[in-house]
Amino acid sequence: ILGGYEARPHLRPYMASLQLDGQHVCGGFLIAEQWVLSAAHCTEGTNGKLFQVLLGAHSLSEPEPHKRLYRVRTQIAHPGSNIHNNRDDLLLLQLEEKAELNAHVKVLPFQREDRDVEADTMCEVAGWGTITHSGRRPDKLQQVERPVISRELCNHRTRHDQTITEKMMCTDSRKKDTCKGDSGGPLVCNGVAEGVVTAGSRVCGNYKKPAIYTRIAPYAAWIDGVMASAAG
Ligand SMILES: O=C(O)c1[nH]c2ccc(F)cc2c1NC(=O)[C@H]1C[C@@H]1c1ccccc1
Repeated sequence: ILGGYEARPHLRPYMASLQLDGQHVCGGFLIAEQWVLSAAHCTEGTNGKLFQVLLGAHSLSEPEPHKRLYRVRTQIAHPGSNIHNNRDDLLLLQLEEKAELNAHVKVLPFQREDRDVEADTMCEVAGWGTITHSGRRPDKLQQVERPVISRELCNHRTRHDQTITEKMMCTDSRKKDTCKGDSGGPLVCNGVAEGVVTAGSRVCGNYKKPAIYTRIAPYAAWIDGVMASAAG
């Protein structure tokens, strides 16, 4: 997160850190007791290794009472996701067991009504992604508020030039922005997860390249289907 500030500890009990060999790779969030939603691009370069999911954390390094690392039973990338673009950039992770829910570990509801969030709506995004242009990594969860911008503006020739589909949304990226390592985390508007930070490489903090999110509502049926079929 560029231009943000340290989150109040455990005010975002749905936040997950996807880790490989103890290292934060991407964000994610708890959508059900045994399921985390993140971004498919985060699995690139992991050559099939499964993530571990850290829940209940504020600091990545310090011991905290409700912090717990969960093994992943299965990881399912959306079938439409690919390395060439940001389309269908979603990843579902089933934890080895149901997460122990408490004040520090909670499920975040996601938007199921497929309607665009109005431009200028102020939303918030959190993550352990880079906090400087030189790539400094925070130890504690950061957050920032960002206004939604219209798809029309985001698709302007000088911005993302017609690559933003109706299953994506954008927020203003002037100074305050998401950045590498924040991908997979939720864009929360009025207490509901409306989007997932896409994990395609994008310059951060440049107003000419707004932040891109996968809208969740268009994928509600896919998410429900995967969770139902893997149940039991
Ligand atoms: O965040 C992303 O957009 C993204 N997309 C990817 C694709 C492949 C891939 F192997 C990784 C990523 C990855 N994350 C990262 O590089 C994470 C490692 C870097 C990081 C940044 C800040 C704080 C901690 C760690």
